[in-house]
Amino acid sequence: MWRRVASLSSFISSSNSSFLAQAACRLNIWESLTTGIAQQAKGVIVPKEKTPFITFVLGGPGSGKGTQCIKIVETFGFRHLSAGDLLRREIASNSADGAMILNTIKEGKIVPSEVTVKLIQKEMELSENHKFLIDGFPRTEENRIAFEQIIGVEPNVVLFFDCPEEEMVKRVLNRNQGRVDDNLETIRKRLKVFEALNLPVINYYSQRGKLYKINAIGTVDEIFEQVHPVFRAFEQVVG
Ligand SMILES: Nc1ncnc2c1ncn2[C@@H]1O[C@H](COP(=O)(O)OP(=O)(O)O)[C@@H](O)[C@H]1O
Ligand SMILES: Nc1ccn([C@@H]2O[C@H](COP(=O)(O)OP(=O)(O)O)[C@@H](O)[C@H]2O)c(=O)n1
Ligand SMILES: [Mg+2]
Repeated sequence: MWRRVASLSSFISSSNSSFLAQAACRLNIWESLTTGIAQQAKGVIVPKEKTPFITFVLGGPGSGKGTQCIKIVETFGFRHLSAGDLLRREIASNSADGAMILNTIKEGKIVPSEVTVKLIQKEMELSENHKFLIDGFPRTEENRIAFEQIIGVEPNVVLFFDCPEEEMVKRVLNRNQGRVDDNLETIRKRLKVFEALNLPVINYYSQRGKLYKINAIGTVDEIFEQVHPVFRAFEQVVG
């Protein structure tokens, strides 16, 4: 189980593979990523207990995060953890926080970080897979800091699906999943929250050289063509 290897911070910071991936990110040299990392990785001794590889998947509501995560899972075998799905599961299970979460989602606001991080943490600990796609998280600086403090690691990669607002609104209104927040009034609020609270997180990771900005306009396959090389470059490092 992943938890056994994941008393996290000490071995993460000393991990060769994580170091390589993060160094590559910092250098931010696309060509060297797509060709060079695989070469470098040949020299890496991958420990039996694998180092977790964490990708945060960010973007406004309806930008296509969940859709692309399905394709990343199919192609690269990640464990997909959607923060929104975990919160909706809490509502459905009538847990103690359920009513609070439902009201927060209806308002398009952000659930207290500790609640969301604990749900993610539980799933990570139960997972046999060491490669995680954490979708729709962190949505605020508070989310980001809580993850670092509770889980004790930083992401290796941050994907940002960059989509114009009018396209996001159109997609959300056509989503048809019966979600309480997929209506025009709540979408407007969520877009404001995205701009005010999530863009600073995106800028933070951009400054740290971890951000991969994807143009979210086009067909699902066209967008995945931009996503694919990001993971391809890390594939041999990650395992
Ligand atoms: N490239 C795309 N073009 C058009 N519609 C899309 C595209 N990607 C996803 N969708 C649709 O848009 C809606 C929102 O996508 P979703 O993946 O749920 O976004 P997010 O998780 O970012 O909110 C869904 O109905 C999905 O089928
Ligand atoms: N990190 C997170 C993620 C979602 N949420 C809540 O869950 C709602 C739905 O999130 P989601 O990721 O499923 O939404 P989409 O971006 O997929 O449309 C958000 O608008 C927030 O109210 C949160 O509070 N904190
Ligand atoms: Mg989603």
